[in-house]
Amino acid sequence: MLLPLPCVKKYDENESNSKQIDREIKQWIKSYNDAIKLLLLGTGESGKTTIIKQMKILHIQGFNAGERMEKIQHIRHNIHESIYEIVRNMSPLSIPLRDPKNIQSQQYILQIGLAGPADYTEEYFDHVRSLWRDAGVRECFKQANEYQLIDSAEYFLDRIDLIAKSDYLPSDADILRCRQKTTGIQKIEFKVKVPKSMHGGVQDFWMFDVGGQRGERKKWIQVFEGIHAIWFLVACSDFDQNLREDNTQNRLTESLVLFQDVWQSRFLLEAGLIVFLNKQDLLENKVSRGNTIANYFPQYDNFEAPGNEYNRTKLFIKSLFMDLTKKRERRNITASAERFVVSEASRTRECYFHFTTATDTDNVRTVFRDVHQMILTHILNNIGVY
Ligand SMILES: Nc1nc2c(ncn2[C@@H]2O[C@H](COP(=O)(O)OP(=O)(O)OP(=O)(O)O)[C@@H](O)[C@H]2O)c(=O)[nH]1
Ligand SMILES: [Mg+2]
Repeated sequence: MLLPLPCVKKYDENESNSKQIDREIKQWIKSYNDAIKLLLLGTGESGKTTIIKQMKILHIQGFNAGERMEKIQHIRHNIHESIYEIVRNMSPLSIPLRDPKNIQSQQYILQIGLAGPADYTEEYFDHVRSLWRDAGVRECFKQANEYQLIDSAEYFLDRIDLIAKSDYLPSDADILRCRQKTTGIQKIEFKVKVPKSMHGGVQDFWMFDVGGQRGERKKWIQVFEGIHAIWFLVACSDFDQNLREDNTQNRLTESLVLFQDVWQSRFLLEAGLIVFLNKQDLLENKVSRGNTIANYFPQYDNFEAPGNEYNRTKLFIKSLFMDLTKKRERRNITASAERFVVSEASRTRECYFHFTTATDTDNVRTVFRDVHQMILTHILNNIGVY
């Protein structure tokens, strides 16, 4: 079941009169005055907060000037952590700078440290610019799966001239790319129009965002109560990367383990589960550069699916998650600090999948519309209207 249903009487066929249907629907809409509560789950950097930002753009008023100003410092810090991590990892990966003149710039950045400079001066940006032009730096950037680099590194470093300007104000696209780890739990509320074809009106949504890194997951249980549907985010492009918080664990494997925990959690039995197979843009780039998932998931070699390498890879990742929803065996109780599973669900439930690029507003608009429609159809089906 996708949603706990409102308590309404079924349509009485003896009273075959369209007025009765209308009355029933009005009654349903009235009784359904509770907000639909959605919870975003997934590992760190899977895209949960990016979805929240998209809801703000699509269903609230977007970002005002003050909120955009607040992001400037974070975006500049994203530039710093990107260039810092790239140049710091050149030596461990035995990649030299192509232009020896850049050694001074490399030292300048390394001396600042990860925390970043007190002021982002012209001198600072000049050093970053010279480094980002260096072919050795680019080579180290290409090998970013070997170390921890934010996904938006290239996006922001390519826009350094704009971001360095004193009157820079971030665009929606910049805000969507800005990376800030979530700690604690955030909630946004918004209203969405119900299409006329589905009897109109307005529906309230509450959407909860949590931190996805291991240390944050202990807090999740606080928001499990009364959740109607979970959107589980997967960073599909992470198949060749290890976790920030545990450099021995593959990120996609961690996502699969976490998904299994969510799927089996007895606290979430009543919630519908929708998996967002996210970061499709990055996955496509990665696969088209020749990185194959077979190096990390050897079973890919036996996977049969139509289409090009990217298409096969995305369907393979989907199959990994689908397989977990079909597994029926009972598991032992797990109560480690980082996992909240207490016992497993044994009943059949449906799980829905969407391929997404959370930074693409049009894509998220379409996916949200589909998901909303599905929820409404499900409810109306269950009260016997359709
Ligand atoms: N290119 C691209 N970047 C994405 C996509 N989804 C998210 N990102 C970027 O990935 C980074 C991490 O996204 P977040 O939304 O902060 O991830 P999160 O799941 O909230 O992470 P935690 O708060 O640590 O749990 C951000 O810089 C996003 O802009 C995507 O589909 N494509
Ligand atoms: Mg977040």
